[in-house]
Amino acid sequence: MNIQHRSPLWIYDTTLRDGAQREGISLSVEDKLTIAHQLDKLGIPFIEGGWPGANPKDEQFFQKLKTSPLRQAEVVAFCSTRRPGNQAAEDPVLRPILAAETRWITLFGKSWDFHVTAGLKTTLGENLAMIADSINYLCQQDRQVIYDAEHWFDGYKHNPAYALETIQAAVQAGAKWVVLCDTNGGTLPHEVAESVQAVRQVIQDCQGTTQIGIHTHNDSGTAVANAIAAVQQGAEMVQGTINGYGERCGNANLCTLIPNLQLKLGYHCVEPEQLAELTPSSRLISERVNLAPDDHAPFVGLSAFAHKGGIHVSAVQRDPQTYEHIEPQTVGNQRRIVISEQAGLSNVLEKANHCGIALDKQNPVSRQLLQQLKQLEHEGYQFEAAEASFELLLRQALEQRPSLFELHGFDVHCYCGSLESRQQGGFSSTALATVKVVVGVQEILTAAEGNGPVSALDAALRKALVDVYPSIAKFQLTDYKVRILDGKHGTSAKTRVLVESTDGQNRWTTVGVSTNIIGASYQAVAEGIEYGLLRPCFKDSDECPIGIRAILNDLNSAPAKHLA
Ligand SMILES: CC(=O)SCCNC(=O)CCNC(=O)[C@H](O)C(C)(C)COP(=O)(O)OP(=O)(O)OC[C@H]1O[C@@H](n2cnc3c(N)ncnc32)[C@H](O)[C@@H]1OP(=O)(O)O
Ligand SMILES: CC(=O)C(=O)O
Repeated sequence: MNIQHRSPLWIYDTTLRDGAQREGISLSVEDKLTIAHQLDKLGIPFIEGGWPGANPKDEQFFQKLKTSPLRQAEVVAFCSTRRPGNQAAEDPVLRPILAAETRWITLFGKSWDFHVTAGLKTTLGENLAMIADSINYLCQQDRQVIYDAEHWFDGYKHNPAYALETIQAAVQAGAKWVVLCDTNGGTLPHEVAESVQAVRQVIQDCQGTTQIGIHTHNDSGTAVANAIAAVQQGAEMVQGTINGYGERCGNANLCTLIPNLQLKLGYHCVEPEQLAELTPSSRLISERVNLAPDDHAPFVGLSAFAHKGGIHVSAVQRDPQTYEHIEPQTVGNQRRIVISEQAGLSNVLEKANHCGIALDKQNPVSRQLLQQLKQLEHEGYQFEAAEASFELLLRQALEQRPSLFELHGFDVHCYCGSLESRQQGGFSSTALATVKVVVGVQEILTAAEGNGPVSALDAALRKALVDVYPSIAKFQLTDYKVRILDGKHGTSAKTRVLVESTDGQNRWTTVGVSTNIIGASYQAVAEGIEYGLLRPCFKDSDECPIGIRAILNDLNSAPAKHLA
């Protein structure tokens, strides 16, 4: 891409303040410190840490940060202008913010006359004095002030003259930045331009050096577009949050904004190697705030560079630019090929390659496998989330799936705790599973309990096999999802079960489908164990039977033998 390089843009992150205003987020001081350090690593120059005085956590955060300072970022404390009728020096809101001892402070004040009279219940003149006094006072205390003009766009729409007077008050009082906030998130991109120009004129008229920033909310789904519109009008600071967290529908998403500004519009936001930290940062922070990541998020989502349609995969293999707007690695993400009924041969070959199996287009097995995949998906299987089951299918098609164990039968009983515990209101649902498996010539019969039929089945199967294959002791079932396919048929409907397993380091998912939920579960659980055993380290371990090792070595060294 041929980009004209422009001046630097200052990114201002408010995940720890506005992001924490999202319903469902509650951060500990430790969480806040971890997130701040990750943002610092990402190269964000301004990190808003919270509102000292609003709650003990935010106060502690600023104190603790002094003992583990950030490498490059300025940490910013946030609060409102003084209260109506107060002296700034004695105002209870401004005192704790000075105690945080940051060089930079962001103050928010009212731009909209309606908010002054209806919200603050004061006069328009007193609001101007609140802005001016508060900024003046903080400047006298040697602080650099960023002024967030709350409800800027609504204020400018309803009473432009007054809205501009509030900006003039901030500029004349010494604010380094005025940040135009679309607090209610109702503004559209075309409305942004005019008022940014009007603010620039006010700053010029005051002969000020104040710079302009933008802070947008996503209530109209246009937070990122509005921020870009402001930047194109000359705004030099962009406020937003990681993953777009924030009050109501969230703030402008920095994970979308930063790459757009840097890769498409040529602004310098962070160093290229820091940009590659974007996807890991997005995921680490979603883990910290305890919210599932959005797989479909632009740039950083798991699916942002996932190719499912066969036509897409075929072209991407020839040149990724055919279906990708940027290289995934630039933002620390990666390309993925998805296996499903939408696949063509290209998907199957790529997946085989990913599993270390050199399958090629001329091999008739390739097309047979594709047809089998489509037929199984038609019957209810879903392989895009169960890549381990697809790999087993692939090995089977190539006659490279050694028989590690055979199931000769299973039985599951559920019982609902003792009468006594039921009478006391308890419901300790328990299940007992019995399995009979054969390994080589050895027949093994075991039983195990679990707190449900699937965990009992999993426990019984693992108990039966663990003496023969000790590495099973490390395996665990970590997730279990059930979906009833075709609910119209009631109890005869098919059930699809997805099981996620782990060996403590790796995770893999397998699928089972049956009209019987236990049968579907058994299939997914057994494939989970089988796949775990077939991982590369198994063939070099003592527990791998010699005959099976030969097959597995064969698989890894000379796949072509089976392909002709
Ligand atoms: C646009 C934004 O997102 S701004 C940030 C919003 N974030 C938060 O509100 C989270 C942190 N807030 C809090 O913990 C609490 O609201 C506090 C500690 C700030 C204040 O708590 P309280 O003193 O109990 O007041 P309460 O929350 O009920 O009301 C807000 C007060 O702030 C005043 N206020 C609102 N905006 C401003 C402003 N720009 N300048 C001065 N005062 C303001 C209101 O008039 C009201 O004061 P009043 O009760 O004396 O009339
Ligand atoms: C300051 C701020 O968070 C807002 O106006 O949205």
